[in-house]
Parts: sequence; structure tokens; C-alpha cells
Amino acid sequence: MPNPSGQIGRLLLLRRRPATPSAAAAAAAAAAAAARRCFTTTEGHRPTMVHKRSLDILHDPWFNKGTAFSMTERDRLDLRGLLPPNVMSSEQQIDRFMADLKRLEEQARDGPSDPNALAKWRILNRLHDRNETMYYKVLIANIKEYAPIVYTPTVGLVCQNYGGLFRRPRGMYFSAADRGEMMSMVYNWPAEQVDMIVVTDGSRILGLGDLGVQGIGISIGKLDLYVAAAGINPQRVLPVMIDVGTNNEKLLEDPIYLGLQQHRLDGDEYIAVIDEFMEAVFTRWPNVVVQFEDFQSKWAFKLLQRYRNSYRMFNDDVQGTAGVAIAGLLGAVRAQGKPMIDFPKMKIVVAGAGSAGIGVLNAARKTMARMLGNTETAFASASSQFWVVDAKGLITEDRDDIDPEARPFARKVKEANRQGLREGASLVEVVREVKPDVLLGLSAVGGLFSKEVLEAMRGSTSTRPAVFAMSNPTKNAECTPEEAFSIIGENVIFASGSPFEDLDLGNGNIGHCNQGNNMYLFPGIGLGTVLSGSRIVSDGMLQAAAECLAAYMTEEEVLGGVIYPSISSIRDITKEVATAVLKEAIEEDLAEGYRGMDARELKKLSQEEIAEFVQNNMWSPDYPCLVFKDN
Ligand SMILES: NC(=O)C1=CN([C@@H]2O[C@H](COP(=O)(O)OP(=O)(O)OC[C@H]3O[C@@H](n4cnc5c(N)ncnc54)[C@H](O)[C@@H]3O)[C@@H](O)[C@H]2O)C=CC1
Ligand SMILES: CC(=O)C(=O)O
Ligand SMILES: [Mg+2]
Repeated sequence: MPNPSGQIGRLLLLRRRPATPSAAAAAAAAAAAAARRCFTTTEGHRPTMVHKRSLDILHDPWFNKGTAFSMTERDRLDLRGLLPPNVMSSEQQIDRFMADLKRLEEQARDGPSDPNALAKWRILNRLHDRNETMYYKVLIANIKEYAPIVYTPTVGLVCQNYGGLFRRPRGMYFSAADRGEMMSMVYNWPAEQVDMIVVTDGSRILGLGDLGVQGIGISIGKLDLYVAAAGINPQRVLPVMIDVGTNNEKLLEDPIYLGLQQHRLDGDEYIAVIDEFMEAVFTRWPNVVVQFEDFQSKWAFKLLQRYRNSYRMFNDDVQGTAGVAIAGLLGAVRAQGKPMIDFPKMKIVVAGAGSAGIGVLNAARKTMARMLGNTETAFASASSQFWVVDAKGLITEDRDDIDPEARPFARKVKEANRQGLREGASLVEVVREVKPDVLLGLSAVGGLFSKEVLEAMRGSTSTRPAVFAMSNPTKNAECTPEEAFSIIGENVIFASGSPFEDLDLGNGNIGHCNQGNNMYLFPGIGLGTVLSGSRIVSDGMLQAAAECLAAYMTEEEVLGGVIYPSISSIRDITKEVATAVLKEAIEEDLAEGYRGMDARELKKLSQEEIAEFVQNNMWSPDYPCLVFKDN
């Protein structure tokens, strides 16, 4: 969150003080006159009433426009003399900011490197702290360039270094020490309306493990995409960190660590903290959507089961990733020139059986089973298309301590033996014997798809074998695109969780690097759910999101190896996904309405009107005309 004075200013907004009738009438008349002027001087936006003036406005990133305050606004808001006299357009402001940012790149002798990315993050973060409108304008206009800074991979580095990088607070922290207080402390947040919360407990940040309180960076990064891609108003997002301690011994001993220096709570004590948080935020903001992010698998599934039927929530790693993977897998089928209905014939080896891997496996099995008629036999037949390898090797029914979530995917021992495989077989053995169509990694182990594994993929029975190296950040990718294309061949379909540049294959051909990341779904799932007012995020709504993403790519693109959209079109794809989610919520009779649009009205909307409703509710980073109004 912004500086303390800004926060206090907004808190004051919430406390209404009755004005004397004459003062109130004068203020209303002045505001109305100013509003009339605003309508004639700006692009027709409704003016925004602010209850502060002078330096308080300049220090408030929600309202600050910096040098873009017009002279009339400067007069109206007591800003004259507090800014350099040259009034700049928002375009000029961005030119000046970008020139400064580009200088950094020119001066970096070794080309892009991690410290360089971190320096860019610092500059963008400072802008975020002083002027949110301009920050999001820069981010949206340069999403391809800056998503890798505010999101994966750099956000991982930011989380790892958060102790040193922390300047101004952003978001809320609920800690184990706050038990019994959450219901009141939730009112310390200055915004009366919150649409989206992204919450983490920091226990598994990307593939970087337990980063404790420093994991707040991932909630902030995900919400940046909510604003940039889904057009959620930045004043209505809330990043949250639930600090129940950390089991990262280095952080426990680090003198500058900002979180609770105790081991993580577990069992009922842990659940009590999360329960209290959920009750508190839904009490204050009954319409909010809560996205669970980067909880270790152990809790990801349990919390999802605990809350999914009673709260408007979803788990991005389990459910968002699943939808993105399904869309990519269907793309891989189409890339072979086959119809999607051939999906149940695909042989898929999955490396990693954590929250993401299991989420993908469940969704893929369900999709296959549905295509096969949704019978018990269909489910059994679908299950036999997957081979799951975790840290202990191939999972079979022979394993003693098999994780209950992975059990449905354990290979039958006899069947495995017939294939020349056994419990604990290595990834390379599995790939050699199975000759899969798809090799999908959600293991958090960089380089897991070694030369031997990729060479084994050359034996794939598919005409277009697919490699999904989905672990984040970049250094955790199971392989690089160079490795995949050079070892398997030019016809490979490649996707990775963090972005890679497309490859010049040297013969006029391009090796396309798709980014297979849940960022293509979670903003649309969140936006569609907010606008529907549904009390839950149903399986049908998630399925609609995945199908929408799968259908987004044209035949030509898919045949060319492009199975995911470019990040440059993330705002468009998010709008489509949100429309599909909202439509499904309406069809399932779950939609209860949002603000001025009630359930009955939502039901009457045509597909085009639903899309229009979504579009009209997406915030854009344009400066509103500000009008002062006394409390
Ligand atoms: N691209 C995307 O949209 C997403 C990517 N991810 C990434 O997926 C990775 C895993 O996330 P979670 O499932 O939540 O983690 P997790 O820690 O719950 O699971 C990791 C799994 O990998 C397995 N594993 C470890 N070493 C292995 C090895 N040598 N061979 C095969 N399997 C091995 C573990 O046994 C475990 O089953 C992370 O890097 C995360 O960033 C997660 C969500 C979305
Ligand atoms: C992308 C994402 O959610 C993850 O890597 O955890
Ligand atoms: Mg995640």
C-alpha cells in the first residue's frame, strides 16, 4: 500500500462528518460546476470525488497524476506551486519514464541479466507506489516486456530478496499472532469495496519453496495481472499474506527477515488461522473473490475442499493451471492435424505430482472421460493414458506411502511390468517405454528433461511430440526450448511456464515458444466470477474458461505450433474467458448479479450483451477528472 499519509487520508474518507447546510450546499455547487468543466475538458469520463487536497493527493498513488494535473485541477485541488509548471500529457509522462527505463538497458553491458531485471522491477515498483494509473498504463502498453518483470520469472527473485527490497507496504498481512483480531483488523484496509484478493501463505512460491512472508510478492504480481489483463480497478484489489511462520531455516535465522520467526503452524492451529481470515474478509466484503496461490500441496487440496462449496474462491495452482494445461493439450492434438475428440488416445507422461501436477491430471482425465461418454469404463480408460513420475520415480500401486491425491493415477503393477516398467522407474525409462505424445513437467526441477529424456522423446509415436516444461521461474524449467528443438526435432510443440524467446531454427523456420502459464485463465476466472456474483466458482465455470482458451487459437496457428496466445493479447483473451465464465454461471443459475445488474437482468442478456457487460466493467488506466468534495 501507499505511503502512510495516503492511507490515513483514505481512512478519513470512510468517516463521514456532517457538513453545515450552507457549507454543504456551497461544496456541492462547486463540485457540480467543476464536474461540468470536467465533462467538457476530458474524454467524457465521470469525475471522481476526492476528499483530500494538496500534498495528500500527490502522495496518494490512487489519485496522483504528477505533472499531468491540469492548471484548473491544480487550482481546484490546491496544487498550484507544488508541481513544476509544465503540464504534461500522460503520453509525455510515459515517454519520459520509458526513456529513463531504457537508459538502464543500454547501460547494462552484459545484456539482460537478473540484476538488470531486478533494477527494472525497482523502477516500476517506485512508479506503482507514486502513481498507479501511470504504472498500469505503462504495464498494459508494454505487457510483453514487463510481465516477466512484475510476474514470473522476476517476481520470484523479488520474493527471494523481499527483506532488502521492502520499502512501502502493499496489501495486508494476517499472522498467527493476529488470532482473534482478524474480524476487526480487516477494517484497517482503506477501500470500502474489494473485488479480488490473492492470498498466499508463502509455503511454495513458484518453484522456489518456502519463502515465508516474502511470498507477498506473488500476490502482488498476480493482482498486477488482474488489473492489467482483467481490468479490475486497482483500488479494488487486495494482496494478502497469511504468515503462519516458515520452515525455511535460512529465513528463521535471517536478522532482516520480516515475518514471524517461528516454524509453520500445522494441523488444526493452521486451519483455524485460515478459517478466521476467510470469515473476516467475506464479512467485510461479501462479494469478493479469493484466489489461493502457492500454498504447498498438502494444504492446497485440503483448503480447496474445505472452502469451495461455501466461499467464492478457487485455487489457481490446482484449477487455473489445470485449465491452461487442458487448452494446451487439446492444442497439441490439433497440431497433429487431428480433431480434439482424439484427446483420449494421447499418452501423457507427467513429471511432478504436487498441487499443479495433480490438478492437471484430474482435469485431463475428466475431459477424456467426458469425451468417452462419462461412464465408469470411460474413467478407467482415461486413467490408463497417464504415467506419473514424482521425486521417487514412476508411481505404481506397489508404492507403500502413496499420496491419496496421486492414488487414482498409480499404474497397475502387472500392466507396468508388461511395459517393462516397475515402481520407481526413472523418467527416462518411462519415456523410453511409453513413447508418449506429451511430456509434461510440473516438478520444479530445472533441467529434469535431460538430454537422455529428450532423446527418448524422439521415440514418441506422435507426429508432433509435445514438451511442456511448465515449472517456474525460468531456472526451474524442465528444459529450454533450444534443448527441446535441437534434440527432438523441429516438429516438437514446446511450452514453458516462464517466457522464452521464439527460436530461429536457422532454415527460415521458427521454433515457437508458447508460454503455458495460468495467467491466461486466472484473471478471466476472477473477473467472470466477480461480475456474476456467483457464491462459488463451479467446475462448469472453470471448464468454460478452459474451453474458451482452447478455442481461442485458430487452426492455422495451432498447425504452426502456436498453442497459446501471445501475452500481448492477454486483455482480449481475458475478456473472452470472463465472458465464458459469466455465461456459464448464468446458465447454471448461480449468477446473483453484480452492482446495478441483478440476476434477472443477467439472465436476459444475449452472448453479445454479456461480452459488452464484461467489457464495460473493465477499468482502463485513464486519469479521471478529480473534484474536491469536503466530507
Ligand atoms: N506454468 C504454470 O502455470 C504453473 C507452474 N507451476 C509450477 O509447477 C511447479 C510445481 O508446483 P507444485 O505442484 O505446486 O509443487 P509441489 O512441490 O507440490 O510438487 C512438486 C512435485 O514434483 C515432484 N518432483 C520433485 N522432484 C522430482 C523429480 N526429480 N522427478 C519428478 N518429479 C519430481 C515432487 O515429488 C512433487 O510431486 C513449480 O515450479 C511451479 O512454479 C505451478 C502452477 C502453475
Ligand atoms: C504460475 C504459478 O502460479 C506458479 O508457478 O505457481
Ligand atoms: Mg502459483
